[in-house]
Amino acid sequence: MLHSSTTPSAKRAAFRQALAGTDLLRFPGAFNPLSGRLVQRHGFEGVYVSGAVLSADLGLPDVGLTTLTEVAGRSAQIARVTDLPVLVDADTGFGEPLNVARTVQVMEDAGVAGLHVEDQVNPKRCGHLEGKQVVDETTAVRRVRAAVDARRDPDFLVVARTDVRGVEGFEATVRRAKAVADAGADVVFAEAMADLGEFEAICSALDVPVLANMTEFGRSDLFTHEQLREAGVRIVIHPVSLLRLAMGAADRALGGLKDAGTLEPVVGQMQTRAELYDLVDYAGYGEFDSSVYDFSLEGNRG
Ligand SMILES: C[C@](O)(C(=O)O)[C@H](CC(=O)O)C(=O)O
Ligand SMILES: [Mg+2]
Repeated sequence: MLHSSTTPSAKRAAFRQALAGTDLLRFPGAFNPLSGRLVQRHGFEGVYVSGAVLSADLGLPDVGLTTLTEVAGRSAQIARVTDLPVLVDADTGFGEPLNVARTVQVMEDAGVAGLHVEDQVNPKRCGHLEGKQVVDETTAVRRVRAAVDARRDPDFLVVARTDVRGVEGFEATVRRAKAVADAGADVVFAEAMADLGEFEAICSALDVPVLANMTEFGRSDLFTHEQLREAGVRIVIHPVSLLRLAMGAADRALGGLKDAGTLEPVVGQMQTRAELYDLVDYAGYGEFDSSVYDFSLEGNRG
């Protein structure tokens, strides 16, 4: 109640331990703290905080407009209400390597378990769109080194994302991935792979775990968890999916409300009051309050 009962360092240690195993860790993206609780309720291994969602939530395109303070603030709100590790999209790290270092420490303070920093040129683009550009290897490596050297909790996970696939092709992606892994990245996020074969090839070419992005309407087909597991992928994110689902439902419902003047036909699709109260542990708050507000306690007697 009130917050997660698991400390940030315990979440990070658990994430590390899970990553040392062999199973696929599934991280759906939460578009707010409440949906983060839903992710936990359904038994996933972690919660992802997407830059695309965060900017969309503010009514902005995902082109590097959000600030470190905004991203860290939202991530902290989400991390606070879940016992799961939270992995955050830190875009290009919010500046030069020194800024990347500060980003890592601010994210540690926000209570998240790890972040990914990418090798795009600022202003960044969605990794599945045309027109993005990547920095050279030296710059990409510096970003990763800065992130790795800045962390105070050795369990804080540094994921290096490479966007090279959509710009220079697969062979160059493997070279970049090896370079950032050598620079100390714990995980490589291989963005916009063309097919399952490429996931398989990059997983076997690297000594570090690989993260796959199953974003809808993107470059990669939506492979199942089983397919990704077999390809050797160790973390999968579904970054924007819950927001797309919620916004799709909201959009259709508003259209219906405008036409019919009532939401009665879609009440069955809504989260009920009871389900919501259960998810926010309404009852637990009541019990807590009555336990501290107890006049029968010795010290409270006049
Ligand atoms: C993973 C991603 O970086 C995100 O911000 O969620 C995006 C997702 C998307 O735009 O669909 C990405 O660049 O892939
Ligand atoms: Mg992003």
